[in-house]
Amino acid sequence: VDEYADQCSQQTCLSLNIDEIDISKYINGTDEDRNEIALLFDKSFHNYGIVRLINHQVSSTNELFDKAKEFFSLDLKTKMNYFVDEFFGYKPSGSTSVANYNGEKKTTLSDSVECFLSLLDQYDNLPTEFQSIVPKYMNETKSVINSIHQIVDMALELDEDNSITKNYTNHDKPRFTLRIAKYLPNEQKINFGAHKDYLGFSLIENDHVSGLEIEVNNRWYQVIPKPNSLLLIGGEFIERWTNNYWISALHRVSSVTEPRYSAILFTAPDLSKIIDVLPCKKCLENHSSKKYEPVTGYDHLQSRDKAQAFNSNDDE
Ligand SMILES: O=C(O)CCC(=O)C(=O)O
Ligand SMILES: [Fe+2]
Repeated sequence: VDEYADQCSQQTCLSLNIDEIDISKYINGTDEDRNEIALLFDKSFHNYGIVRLINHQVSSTNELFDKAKEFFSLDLKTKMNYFVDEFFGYKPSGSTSVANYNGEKKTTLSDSVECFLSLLDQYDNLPTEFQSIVPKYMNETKSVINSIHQIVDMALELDEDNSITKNYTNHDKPRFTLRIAKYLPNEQKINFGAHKDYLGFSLIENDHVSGLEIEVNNRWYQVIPKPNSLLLIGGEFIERWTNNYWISALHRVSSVTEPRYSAILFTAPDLSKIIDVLPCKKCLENHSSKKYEPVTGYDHLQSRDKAQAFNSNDDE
């Protein structure tokens, strides 16, 4: 059972004050503006592992959610035609137990959420509802991630050869996955179990329906939705790249009282690439030793996907 389940219910929960990163100011601002933004980004990821992006120029969100509502309202049999594999397509509610992501069986409950996973530039088998909007939304959010990677390179003082930007571009196929989800009201306290994301940065569109909670210093906080903003959190690659100098925040979705839609872009370099500590001074200063063994993105993702599959741990 999730040991924190009672700590934060929607009414009594503290809300986290999240630092805001102005993307348009980063792109159009002076060197001084950019420095200031990189410093704030560094501080926020060192202390909390989350920032809010404003003035970000992703304009197709409402259209995406309209289409998501259309798609998820189809009958289950039709949606199951899009059930493909763990990386692409429709996933019915109950097929994961994400709180078990790291193999430490934290819960026996399945997640009460259905979702559709799309991969960047692989649009041939999309449902009609998603055919025009998913490529558009993925291109818009990918360009926000490109700006984020530039901020990261500045914040961690990485030289060009070792930059995050280069990690994503010097291999042919960076891995961008869009998860469009619908959370369903139910009797459980938690709709989507506590977990860290597995890869690089995740860009979360916060719907007007609240539910997202994040753990900071062993306490759960509610994340209040704010119109026209996006949330950015770091997956486990961020801890590995920075040797825990930056935080990959534990987060979950608590029970919802009305259907909640969300869209999350997960990002990673080519999955054959080795994920290892970056030569970043700040990341190695306080810890003389490396905290993680190098791993390929593929092996890491495989182990997470296997552990989170509902009931997969029961067979062992
Ligand atoms: O729906 C949300 O707000 C967060 C979802 C999430 O944590 C995930 O898809 O990994
Ligand atoms: Fe997540």
